[in-house]
Amino acid sequence: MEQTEKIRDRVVLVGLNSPVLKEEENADEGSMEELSALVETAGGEVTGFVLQNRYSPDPRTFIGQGKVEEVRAYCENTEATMVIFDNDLSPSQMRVLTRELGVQVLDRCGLILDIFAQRAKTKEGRLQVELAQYRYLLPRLIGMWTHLERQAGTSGKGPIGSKGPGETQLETDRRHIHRKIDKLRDDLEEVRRVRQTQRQQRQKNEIPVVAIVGYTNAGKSTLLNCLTDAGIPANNRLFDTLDTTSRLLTVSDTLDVVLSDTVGFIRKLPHQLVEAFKATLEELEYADLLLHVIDVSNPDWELQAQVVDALIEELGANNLPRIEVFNKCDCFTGEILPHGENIVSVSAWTGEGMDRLLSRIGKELDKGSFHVLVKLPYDKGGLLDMLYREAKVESVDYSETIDVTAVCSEKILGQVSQWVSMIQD
Ligand SMILES: Nc1nc2c(ncn2[C@@H]2O[C@H](COP(=O)(O)OP(=O)(O)OP(=O)(O)O)[C@@H](O)[C@H]2O)c(=O)[nH]1
Ligand SMILES: [Mg+2]
Repeated sequence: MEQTEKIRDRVVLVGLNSPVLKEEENADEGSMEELSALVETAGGEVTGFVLQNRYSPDPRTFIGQGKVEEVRAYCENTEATMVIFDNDLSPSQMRVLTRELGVQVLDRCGLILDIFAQRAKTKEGRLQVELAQYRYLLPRLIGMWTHLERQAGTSGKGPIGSKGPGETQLETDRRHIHRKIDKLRDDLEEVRRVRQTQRQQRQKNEIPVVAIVGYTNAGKSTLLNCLTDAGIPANNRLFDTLDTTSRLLTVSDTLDVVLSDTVGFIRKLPHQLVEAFKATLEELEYADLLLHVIDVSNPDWELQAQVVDALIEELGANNLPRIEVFNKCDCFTGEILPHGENIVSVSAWTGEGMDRLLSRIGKELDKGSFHVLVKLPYDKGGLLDMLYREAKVESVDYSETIDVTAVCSEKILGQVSQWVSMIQD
C-alpha cells in the first residue's frame, strides 16, 4: 500500500553520461525515455529530465555539487517530490542526495524492484521479488549504519572501540535480513522442485517446450494470446507479465507443443532480480526452442535484442535453437524488414505471419511423417547420432551398412537423402 502512495509522485529524472562509465552503466536519451516509461508504469508522473555530461561521476554526489543545486531548484519549480536516477547510485550517494535534494531519491534498480513488487501476483512471483528486495537492501542497510558510525567517530562523541547503538542495531537488522533471505531461498527451492517434477512429467509425454522470450513490451503475451487464445492480459506498459503462463499449441497434425510466456527483460536489469527470477527463467534452459520476440517498431530494437541475447547466455540457454520473431511489423516504418533463415516477421496484433511462424516451429521441432530406411556407411556414424536426436529412430541393424528405420521430417530427409533406400509418406 505504501508503495502505491510513493509512486503517485511527481518525478524528475536525472541521468549521467560519462566516458569513464561502461556503456551499460551510462544514461542516454533512449534509456531516459525508457526510464520515463518505467515511471509511468509505476504510476508516477514525470515533470522533467536532466541529462548531464560529465567526465567522471562525483564520488559523493554522483552528479557534482553544482548540478545538485540545479536539480534541487528544478524540483522546487516543478513541485517534484521525487528524483529518480537512470544510473545506479551507491548507498552513500543515495543518502547524500536525499539529504541535499530534500526529496526522495531512487535509482533505476530500486524503481524496477518497486514495479516488480507491485506486479507480482502469484506466491512464486512474490517470493522472488521479496528475495531481490532484501538482497538490494542489505548493502544499503550496511551503508546506512556505517555512515552513522563514522559520524559518531569524527565528532569525537562515540567512545572509540566500543559498540555504538547503531552497530548493535545494524547487527540485529543484518541477522534478521540474512534469516529472511535464507527462508525465501528455501521456499523458492521448493518451488523449483515442483517445477522439476512437472518438467519430468512433460518429458515423459514428449511434448516439446517452446519458450517466448524478449524485451519488455515486445509483444510476448500478445503473441501467446494470438496463437492459443490464452486470454492473458497484455498491456502497453513495462513488466506487465511476471508469471510464466503455458498453453498447449497445435502446430500441425503431427506436432503439439507447450508454449510458455516469460517475464520481459530490460537493460540494466538489477542482477538481484535476475538471480531471484532464475526459478522462473530456468524454464528457458529446459526448453526445446526459444522464440525471441523483437519489437521491430522500436527504434532501439537492435540494442534491446542484444540485451536479451546477453541474458539468454547468462541463463545458460544460448545453445538452444532459436527463432527471431520480428513483431509489430504492422508498425514498421523502416525500409526493409530484417530477414533470414531463423527470422520470421509477424504482427501478433493483426495475426499476420502466424502461418509462417507455425511452419518455422514445425520445421524446427516436428519429427515429421516420412517413414524411411537409411543405409548409412560405417564412417557416417555421426549421422546416426543426428537421427537419434532429430528423428524417431525405430530400429538399427548393423550389417554391411548401418540400417536405420526411422520417422523423420523433410529437412532430415534432405540431410541423409543419398543413403535412403526406401521412403514411405
Ligand atoms: N501495433 C502492434 N502492437 C502490438 C503488437 N503486438 C503487441 N502489441 C502491443 O504492444 C503492447 C505490449 O504487448 P505485450 O504482449 O503486453 O508485451 P509483453 O512482451 O508481454 O510485455 P511484458 O509482459 O511487459 O514484458 C500492447 O499494448 C500490445 O497491444 C503488434 O504486432 N502490433
Ligand atoms: Mg507480457
